[in-house]
Amino acid sequence: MEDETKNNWGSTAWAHLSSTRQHSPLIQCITNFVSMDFMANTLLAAGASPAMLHSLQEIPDFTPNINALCINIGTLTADWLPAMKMAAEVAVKAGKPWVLDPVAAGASKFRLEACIELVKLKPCVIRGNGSEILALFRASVGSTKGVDSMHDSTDAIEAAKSLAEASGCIVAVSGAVDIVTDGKRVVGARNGVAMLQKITATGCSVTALIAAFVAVDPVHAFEATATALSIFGVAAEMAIDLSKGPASLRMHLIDSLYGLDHSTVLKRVNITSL
Ligand SMILES: Nc1ncnc2c1ncn2[C@@H]1O[C@H](COP(=O)(O)OP(=O)(O)OP(=O)(O)O)[C@@H](O)[C@H]1O
Ligand SMILES: Cc1ncsc1CCO
Ligand SMILES: [Mg+2]
Repeated sequence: MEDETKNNWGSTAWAHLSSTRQHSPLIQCITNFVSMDFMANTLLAAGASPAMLHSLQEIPDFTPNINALCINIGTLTADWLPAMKMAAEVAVKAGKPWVLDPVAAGASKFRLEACIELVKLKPCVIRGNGSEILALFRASVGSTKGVDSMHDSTDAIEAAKSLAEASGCIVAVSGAVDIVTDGKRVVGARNGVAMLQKITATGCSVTALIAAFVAVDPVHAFEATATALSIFGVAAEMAIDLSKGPASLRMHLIDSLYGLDHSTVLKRVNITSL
């Protein structure tokens, strides 16, 4: 049974990656300045088409034509928030899924309130680290070291389930085990390497990959979220043996994601029910 489940997830992950390569979904990213380059390159390596457009003036023309939207509040300022909200609203109206990355949600009242307002605009998926998901669930400031987590992902399982129930979103918590829940089902993806935490914006980039996988399989957002996290982790596992440290891991991660093949995906994807 264990093996069968693993194989099914491997096939599903391969289907999502293949479909992304085949259809090259257009992913609009309104993201922080730190992550823009790595996020765009992650999407390209997976076969998607990134567009880092964030101007309020062009959202009405552009956003209805995307396949999915990724909103990340990493370097949030007051003047960016209206564009984020408008893009989310336009995407929902056009029937396009959008994904929220609540970076450092507990770092300030301003950030937390922005996240809470964005969650009301019906993201399909929320992906954060343990501290971010706990801050959102508790709606309270504190318990975070800036953009880095002070918690294991497993500390936030109950918070993630409650947040998913309350918001109607899929909630993912990244960490050594990536947790994905719709409020009822919970799975853990055990791919990845610890050194991913030493490269900035790996979390941001995997959130964008979730947007790409949800774009190609919108009716299975739960599965697409789990497979995106797993595939990113598998690429890191392939890359680590070629790397001398974070900088070369970053480079090899992009190459590995680009070159991932069927047998490696089937062999390595490690997603199980929790
Ligand atoms: N201990 C670990 N072992 C294996 N993989 C890990 C570990 N910690 C994090 N990861 C992986 O690293 C990636 C980033 O997750 P992380 O939780 O560090 O996100 P984040 O804090 O939002 O990052 P950032 O804000 O820098 O973008 C994910 O793919 C996750 O699975
Ligand atoms: C380091 C950093 N600061 C704001 S956003 C960001 C990227 C990782 O979240
Ligand atoms: Mg983050």
